[in-house]
Amino acid sequence: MLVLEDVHKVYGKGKDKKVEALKGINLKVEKGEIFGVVGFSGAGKSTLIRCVNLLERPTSGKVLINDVNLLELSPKELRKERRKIGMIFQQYNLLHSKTIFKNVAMPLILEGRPKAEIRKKVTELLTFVGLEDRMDHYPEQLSGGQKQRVGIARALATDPDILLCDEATSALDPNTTEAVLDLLRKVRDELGITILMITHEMNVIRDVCDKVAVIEHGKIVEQGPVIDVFTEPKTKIARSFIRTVLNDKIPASVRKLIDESSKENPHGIYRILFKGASTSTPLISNTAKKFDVDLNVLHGMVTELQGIPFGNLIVEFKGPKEEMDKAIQYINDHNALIKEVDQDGI
Ligand SMILES: Nc1ncnc2c1ncn2[C@@H]1O[C@H](COP(=O)(O)OP(=O)(O)OP(=O)(O)O)[C@@H](O)[C@H]1O
Repeated sequence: MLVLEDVHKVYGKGKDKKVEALKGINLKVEKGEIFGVVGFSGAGKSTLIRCVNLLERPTSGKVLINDVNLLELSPKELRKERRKIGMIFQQYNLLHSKTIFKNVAMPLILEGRPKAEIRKKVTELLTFVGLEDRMDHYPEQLSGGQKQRVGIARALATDPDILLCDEATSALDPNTTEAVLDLLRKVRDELGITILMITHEMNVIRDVCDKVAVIEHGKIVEQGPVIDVFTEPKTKIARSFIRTVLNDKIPASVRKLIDESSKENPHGIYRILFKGASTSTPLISNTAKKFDVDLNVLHGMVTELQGIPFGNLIVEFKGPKEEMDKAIQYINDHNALIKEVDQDGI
């Protein structure tokens, strides 16, 4: 388990030069979980991930790996603990003059392991990432996705407990990204490795993470299971990231319809969110049958998050207030979340 407790990082000195990149980060990543940190450029993502393996030393706070605070270790103890943390990078950081075999073998060569052991381990790792036939090739002979696979194999060479991914798919096209994300899932599922990734791409969070934290100006402003944060974001910034992938923004033509309807029917437009089993129950038609209300679906979509269906509908309710209140309560009682649509369409 990886825990960050009240981690601060200040770069530079003096009033004008000081940059407070992290302002009290608290995170808990459970064993075997993929945890994503998302944020805009300059939010502090790189600093955060570099503070985990002490590539940057936090100014204060604790970095605990299986209850051991890395900040309290001697250099020798730290070297040992660092073997438990692998890292992959956006630009792969491969040695161009060395073969794929040598690149993956490098952490083991540096540790002075016997040659036969290195050959066995590297062969296993390259088979795991699907590149066993490329051992003798050089990085420049590989595609971006293949280079990242080599990066993953190299990061796994020391049998780490934790894998840190620094914008690991940001340089890749969508298909290649998907293949690398599949491989990260395999790393979690087959090797039980805990993964902490930073990204500015919300599709990566949606597709592979179990939990997500949103970072803004050096602070975590929201965190939780991906399904919860995606379906009920609490902050504006989380909502804006989610919009980039869920496409739940109300189209302008529908917005116009809503504006017109709300003139005659104030407090009549609602957003209904369904998740899991409630997506397959005929809640809208049941509500219309049970209560004296007319329901008009203005906009809707159903998507999948972590294998769980998630529906998002904009519905106009018309009818006597008492019946509308009952209908809304009924929907609420049936595992759907219902909220009046406000000026921003939220
Ligand atoms: N070595 C450094 N010296 C001084 N300031 C730094 C240093 N590294 C980062 N910063 C500052 O710390 C803040 C956070 O930067 P960081 O690189 O962690 O953000 P980020 O979210 O990873 O951004 P990006 O996605 O653009 O890489 C920024 O204001 C940045 O300018």
